[in-house]
Amino acid sequence: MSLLEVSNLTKNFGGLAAVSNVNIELVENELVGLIGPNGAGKTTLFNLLTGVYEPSEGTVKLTIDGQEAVLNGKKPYVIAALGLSRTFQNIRLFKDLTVMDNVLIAMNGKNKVGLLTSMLRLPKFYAKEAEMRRKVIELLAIFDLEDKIDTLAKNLPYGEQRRLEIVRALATEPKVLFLDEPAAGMNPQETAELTKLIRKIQQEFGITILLIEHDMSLVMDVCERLYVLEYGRLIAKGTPEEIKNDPKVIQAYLGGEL
Ligand SMILES: Nc1ncnc2c1ncn2[C@@H]1O[C@H](COP(=O)(O)OP(=O)(O)OP(=O)(O)O)[C@@H](O)[C@H]1O
Repeated sequence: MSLLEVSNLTKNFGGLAAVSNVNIELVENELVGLIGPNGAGKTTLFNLLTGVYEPSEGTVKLTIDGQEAVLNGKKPYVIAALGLSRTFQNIRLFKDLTVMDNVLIAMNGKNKVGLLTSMLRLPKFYAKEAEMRRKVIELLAIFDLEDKIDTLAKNLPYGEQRRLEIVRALATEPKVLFLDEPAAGMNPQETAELTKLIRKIQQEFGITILLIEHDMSLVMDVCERLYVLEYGRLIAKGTPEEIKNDPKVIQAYLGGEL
């Protein structure tokens, strides 16, 4: 049963088709990679799926518990509330807020109490806040960040900032998580830890993950299957083994590291 169905998706920037006629299908609880050379359209595709851009053509359909929602034209916060969450290529934390507050803010939309309860600080407000804090600590523990609750985001080492970004994305309890180059700028040890973590997220949270990544060893290691973009078009899809041996992919990466 498909969870996310992308049909004939196209995005034109003036004369440039950054994404052209792309078809992708994601089912529940799978870990899928999206690869392609620089400028292939990967981030543009994420931006289309998460409402940052409106498609020029095509549709994006999300089906959760038999309920269908067409995502075209919906605002990013609506799409997030429907169950799609993402991280960005460049870290986008609130640098002057603590680790705890960064995650609480992300969680806020999911855990609203009534306005009156909130304004009057009724007991329900404190109970809700305590419950949210407990959830945040549980999440942070999975990512080995529970000792950093009161640390300002800007004072975390780079690898931990990247992990905190993933915690924030998970705090909205998504059904589908898009990770945009989560290993960018990481050293080999941090990348190895991240690889384990991505697998753990998929298993523990039972969610579907779509991963953009330039680190081929990470992609080939964790992904069950892959889509390959070149000049905005899908040129291949298949298991890591099939992709590694696909002549079109090898040609696209000629001189690259595949
Ligand atoms: N807002 C925009 N306006 C005009 N052109 C854009 C815009 N965003 C992306 N592009 C162009 O669309 C193409 C695809 O870019 P995109 O960033 O999606 O590629 P990518 O596969 O994510 O690349 P990278 O791996 O380098 O991050 C590029 O030619 C890029 O210059």
